[in-house]
Amino acid sequence: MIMAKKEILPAKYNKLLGKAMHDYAMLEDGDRVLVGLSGGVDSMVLAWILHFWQKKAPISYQIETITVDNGYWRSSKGATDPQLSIGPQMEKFGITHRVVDAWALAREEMTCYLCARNRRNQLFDIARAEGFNKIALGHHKDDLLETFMLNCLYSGNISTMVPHQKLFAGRLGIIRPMAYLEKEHVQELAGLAGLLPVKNYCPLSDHTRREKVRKILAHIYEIEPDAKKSMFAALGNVRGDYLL
Ligand SMILES: Nc1ncnc2c1ncn2[C@@H]1O[C@H](COP(=O)(O)OP(=O)(O)OP(=O)(O)O)[C@@H](O)[C@H]1O
Repeated sequence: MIMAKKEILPAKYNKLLGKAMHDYAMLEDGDRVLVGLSGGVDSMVLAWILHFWQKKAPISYQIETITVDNGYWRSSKGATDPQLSIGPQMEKFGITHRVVDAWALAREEMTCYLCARNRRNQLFDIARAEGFNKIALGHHKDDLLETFMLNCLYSGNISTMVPHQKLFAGRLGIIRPMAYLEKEHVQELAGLAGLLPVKNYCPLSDHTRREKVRKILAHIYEIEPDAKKSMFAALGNVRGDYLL
């Protein structure tokens, strides 16, 4: 049996999480939250945070984690079934986890966009069928900034992923509790929680536009260290009168 590490969420991160949850009213008493768990570091940490908060929060909510399995690991030498690589890590905290097979995509539909859309719709379907009113995703501050840059550079619009998106006339909320945490904070938390992220076996995962944008942003932050802070602030400070 894997032993759980002592559960510690450093105050500085707890504060950022609390602020994001509060600013966007992410959780309410009685919520049933389905956590999308890829096995990557971000969603593993998210599951742990939501579990941790269950014990501290003045409200009561339920969480379950789910992995939508595309099966890429099956053709990768030495790869492990997510049931075995992710499942026990959730089990040690007493977090419910299951794996479902991803809806099939035709070969010509194998793009990041369609794969993500398929997964999103599958999660919506499961949430609706099983009475979950929230879906939690592991996006963090750096993801929000990357999406902003992606939309700007490739789609000609100014937008990002919102921390709390209400869908289907408010019956379902997509929440991103780590919206104020940075990637490196998430990685530190993974270490503290003793979580071991699972490799992403998607054949396209390293060649996307997102990867390119990540490099561009890293370069900007290198030459202008305060740029991340300012760019994130800009997302919440839009001067509509000074746009075209
Ligand atoms: N196969 C999956 N099954 C369930 N949820 C998923 C899956 N893939 C992604 N998600 C959810 O969508 C979020 C964003 O997915 P994305 O592919 O952008 O991963 P990421 O930013 O690398 O995060 P992670 O480190 O959690 O994989 C994840 O954090 C997770 O909550």
